[in-house]
Amino acid sequence: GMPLTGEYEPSPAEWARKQVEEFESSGGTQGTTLHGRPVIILTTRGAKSGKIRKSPLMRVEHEGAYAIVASLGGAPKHPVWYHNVVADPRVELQDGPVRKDYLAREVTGEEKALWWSRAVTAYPDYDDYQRKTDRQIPVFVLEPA
Ligand SMILES: C[C@H](OP(=O)(O)OC[C@@H](O)[C@@H](O)[C@@H](O)Cn1c2nc(=O)[nH]c(=O)c-2cc2ccc(O)cc21)C(=O)N[C@@H](CCC(=O)N[C@@H](CCC(=O)O)C(=O)O)C(=O)O
Repeated sequence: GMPLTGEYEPSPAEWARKQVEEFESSGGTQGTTLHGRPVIILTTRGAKSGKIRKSPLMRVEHEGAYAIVASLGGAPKHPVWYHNVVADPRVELQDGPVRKDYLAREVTGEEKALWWSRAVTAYPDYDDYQRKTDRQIPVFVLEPA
C-alpha cells in the first residue's frame, strides 16, 4: 500500500517521544517493551495538520492482524491519535524490525469483545483502565493493506 508521507511531528508527551526515538533508532530492537510487555509503534496522519504522528502502543496481535487500544490509561477523553485513525484509516505499524501498512477498522459488539480479551491477555492493565472510566475505550483492528 501507499506509505504515509509528510513531515514527522514528534509527540509532546516526553515518554512516548523517547520510546519512539529508541525504538526507531535501534531498528526495533530497543525500546520495544513497557513493564516487560511488547510495544509496537503506530504511525498515523494528523487529522488537522496532515503531519506524521507516531504513538507507541501495546502489542496485541493475532494471526497477522493487530488491535490498537485507545486507552490513554483510562482518561476521560480519547487520545488524539484516535481521531487521526478515524479520519484516515491508512496507518503503519512497526512490530520489532518489521514495519507494514494496515487499514484500521473500529470494532464493536462481539468482535470488540473478542479483541478486548486478546488485548487484556497482552496487557492486563487495560481491564483496570476500562473499569476506571465511563468512556468506552475504542479498539481498532488493523488488517494488512
Ligand atoms: C500527547 C498527544 O498524544 P495522543 O495522540 O493523545 O496520544 C496519547 C497516548 O495515547 C500516546 O502518548 C501513547 O503513545 C501512550 N501509550 C499508549 N496509549 C494508548 O492509548 N494505548 C496504549 O496501549 C499505549 C501504550 C504505550 C506504550 C508505551 C508508551 O511509551 C506509550 C503508550 C499528542 O501527540 N498531542 C499532539 C497532537 C497530536 C495529533 O495527532 N494532532 C492531530 C490533530 C487531531 C485532531 O485533533 O483531530 C494533527 O496533527 O492534526 C499535540 O498536543 O500537539
